[in-house]
Amino acid sequence: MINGIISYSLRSVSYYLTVKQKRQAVVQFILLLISSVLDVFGLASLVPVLLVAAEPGGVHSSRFFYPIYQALGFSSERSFLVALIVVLLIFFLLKNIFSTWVNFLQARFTAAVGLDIVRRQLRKYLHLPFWNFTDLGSSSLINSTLQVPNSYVNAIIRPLFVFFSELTVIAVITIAILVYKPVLIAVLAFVLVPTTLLTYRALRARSQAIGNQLNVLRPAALGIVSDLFSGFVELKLAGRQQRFADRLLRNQSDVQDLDAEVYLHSMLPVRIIEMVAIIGVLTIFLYSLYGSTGNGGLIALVGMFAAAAYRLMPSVNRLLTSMMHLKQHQYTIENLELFRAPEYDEMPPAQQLPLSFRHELTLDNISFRFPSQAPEEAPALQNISLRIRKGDKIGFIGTSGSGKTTLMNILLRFYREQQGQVLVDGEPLTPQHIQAWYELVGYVKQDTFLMEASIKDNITLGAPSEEINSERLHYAIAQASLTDFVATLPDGLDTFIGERGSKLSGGQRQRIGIARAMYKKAQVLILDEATSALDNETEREVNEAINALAQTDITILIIAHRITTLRECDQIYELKQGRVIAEHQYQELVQGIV
Ligand SMILES: Nc1ncnc2c1ncn2[C@@H]1O[C@H](COP(=O)(O)OP(=O)(O)OP(=O)(O)O)[C@@H](O)[C@H]1O
Repeated sequence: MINGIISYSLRSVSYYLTVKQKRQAVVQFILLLISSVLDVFGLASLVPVLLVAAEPGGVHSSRFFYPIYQALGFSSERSFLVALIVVLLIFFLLKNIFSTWVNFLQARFTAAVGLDIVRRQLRKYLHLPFWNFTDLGSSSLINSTLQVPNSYVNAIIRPLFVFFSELTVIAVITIAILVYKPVLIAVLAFVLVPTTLLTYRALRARSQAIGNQLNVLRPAALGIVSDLFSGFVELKLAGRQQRFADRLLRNQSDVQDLDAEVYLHSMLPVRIIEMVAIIGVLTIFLYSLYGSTGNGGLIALVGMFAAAAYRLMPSVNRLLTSMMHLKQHQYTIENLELFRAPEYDEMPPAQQLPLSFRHELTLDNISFRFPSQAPEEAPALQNISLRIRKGDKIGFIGTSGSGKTTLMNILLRFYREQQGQVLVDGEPLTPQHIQAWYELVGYVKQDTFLMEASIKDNITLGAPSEEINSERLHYAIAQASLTDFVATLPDGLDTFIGERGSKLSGGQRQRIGIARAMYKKAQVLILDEATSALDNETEREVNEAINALAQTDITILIIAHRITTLRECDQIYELKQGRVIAEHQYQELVQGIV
């Protein structure tokens, strides 16, 4: 059972450490051990010194100190004792400097490992297949990339060090006592081992359960807080703010209760062990009172038992606490293992190839089904073949759920077709072209991603000012029909747009998305028109930008919910249940011929 969590944690840690870090860990462990042994030695050395100091003529009668006293040529006990105290002081000073250095090394080491794990988690989530990614909420992502690595370092890696160093200290003390007084070991083992095991057994399942509960409650709290504040307007108008606040408070009340229980658990082992040690002392003592053996021997045994137990107790306590930490945070090990299998890794190959788009973008007999779809369900896209010439303006219409966004995600390579292929100028678009392809395409989503930053930052996606090409920036703003709007702003391009663009209208937001695509010189622009909140003004603003772009040789693919958005389109494809069922011209649609 103890073995279970320790070997599970060790296997996990060894997965994350590089060969060099493993070597460092071994060195750290040895240093930690030396530091612990020095601690034990330091405390143990105080007793004989105090004993000789307390008794007049103590040095002369000491079998240990007297030879040293003589060899060093001391003439008075007092000066010998002063020298002894100075030596002790220097020893403690050096020991503590050494221990602090060891702690420093260990802190640096675990911090470096923690950073590596955050890096790995980020890399993992950034290269997750898109449908896996979209299944995860932002609160779960924040938890997995920030909180979990932190807890893993504090509650798995550090306790493992503690566990092994304390285990070794206990072993060293045990061997010392074994050599000195074997019977004492029998008594100690009889008293301490079952207590430790029973305490651990009693708390282990609860510790793990608390950890698991906290792992659910904490990300849930992030989710509620985020809904509560981002939905400020809607929740206030609906009179629902208090309900969300109450949900958060219920969550936090559970978190606080569990945290309190964790705190209590951390205090319990030392109390239990102390109690049992005292019972041990008193039992021997009682036995000596009523037993037949000579009292002197037993009273000495009681003294030694008490001293040994006293020294062992903190180590046993730390051992137990570290095991409970491991149990409580076992969920972090499990969390880090999520999505670790190679099939979740969509990291593009390092060797990237160039790609040019001069003539034609082809979708050749594309079929795609989501992994979550049942085999009897029709694929989300079926046998789609399209040829889009460079500079074409293409519209996509169809009822909700007909597959328009899925098709764009295929084009953007967020999804990979199971059948068919996407070709650019006759060349299949492979993962090796992904970087070049992403330089060519721009995507303006229904809910354009906006940062809480200036307009300039939002268009350049936070490029440092020395890297910003201002000519291109002004071109992008003009192309997105934003010039007049920017001119009205007090700080121009440096105006802050509020969180998620809260100070902008819907049309302005979409046009910032268009400017972003233009700034990066996208040659293919995918526009996903917003279904909701598309008032006439917004539509006019977006259409104005599209009309301006129609004069360029940029290829535009528009998913439209309003026919008027498609005025400039050369072709309009209608999708239904994952198939292209018709091809239209704008005039036909407007005149209601179809
Ligand atoms: N991650 C997913 N896993 C499983 N099925 C999905 C997933 N995303 C979308 N679908 C399904 O695929 C189908 C096509 O969805 P898609 O979003 O492409 O439609 P759409 O035409 O863009 O709709 P809308 O106009 O409402 O945006 C729908 O039936 C949808 O339920």
